[in-house]
Amino acid sequence: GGVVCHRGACPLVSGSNVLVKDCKRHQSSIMAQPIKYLGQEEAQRIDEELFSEYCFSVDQLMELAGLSCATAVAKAYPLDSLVKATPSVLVVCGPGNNGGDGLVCARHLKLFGYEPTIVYPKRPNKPLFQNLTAQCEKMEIPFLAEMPTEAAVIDEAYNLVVDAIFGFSFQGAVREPFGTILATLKKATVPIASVDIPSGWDVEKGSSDGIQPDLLISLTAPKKSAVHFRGRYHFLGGRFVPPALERKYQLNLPPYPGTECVYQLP
Ligand SMILES: NC(=O)C1=CN([C@@H]2O[C@H](COP(=O)(O)OP(=O)(O)OC[C@H]3O[C@@H](n4cnc5c(N)ncnc54)[C@H](O)[C@@H]3O)[C@@H](O)[C@H]2O)[C@H](O)CC1
Ligand SMILES: [K+]
Repeated sequence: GGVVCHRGACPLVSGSNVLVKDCKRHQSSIMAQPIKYLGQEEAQRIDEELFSEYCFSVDQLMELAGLSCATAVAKAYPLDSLVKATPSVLVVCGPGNNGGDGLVCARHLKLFGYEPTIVYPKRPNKPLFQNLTAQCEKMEIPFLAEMPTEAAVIDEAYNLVVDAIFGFSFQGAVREPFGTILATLKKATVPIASVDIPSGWDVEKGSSDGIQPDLLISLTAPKKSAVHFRGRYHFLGGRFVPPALERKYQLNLPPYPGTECVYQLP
């Protein structure tokens, strides 16, 4: 007799939910280990290896990461579900690659029909970020001169906020102007969608008095702090991991459905 397959109909037995003994796909999915939650150093090592060993450029991975972020936002907050008169989204970008993901995300959100506005207070003097900024300007995405300090102004003007301030290289106490920005975001009541890590959270331990995002999109694999995420939507994105890298770090990534660039974690 066969083993009952919990992952849907077995492709080897049409119309049946019985697992055929040598159905490799189903056996491996039943025996799958839980997805790996990465520490800070491990996340940085994997990132470095993608660039050195696996020959990717930052632009490439950032484009895929940012596209995943915009896709996750569009799935959780579809245009027809927004309550404001315009599909406005505030995208707050930090000084590193997490901020770069935010710029790419804003550009794709605009292509998806949203009306993003960007806050980008600390802009690195590097062609990558200058080009991403110019692309957003040419996409007619406005940049605010500074972050509104009143949470009520944000609640009034925007349907949601994309938090692309800090990612896996964040360390220590938050320095200005980001301390003030995070304090304002903590008071705002519109949903926050955090890119990779809720900004201000310790990458591994999280933060009990930090921002509490409604959506988290973990890139490549979740970081350890994601176990403390209490929001409604947790997505995995950054569908670019080569199989040997996944095996080496035992990431145990779930199967992305079809051609999707995000996977919604339970
Ligand atoms: N492999 C992947 O999954 C990819 C992820 N991407 C994204 O890149 C970030 C990590 O980027 P990185 O440039 O290494 O660092 P951060 O953006 O996290 O921030 C560094 C930036 O922030 C400053 N900083 C650090 N600590 C503080 C602090 N306490 N106060 C103020 N400022 C601070 C620091 O000086 C730097 O300027 C990852 O999370 C993903 O979002 C890639 O896009 C693609 C590959
Ligand atoms: K973030």
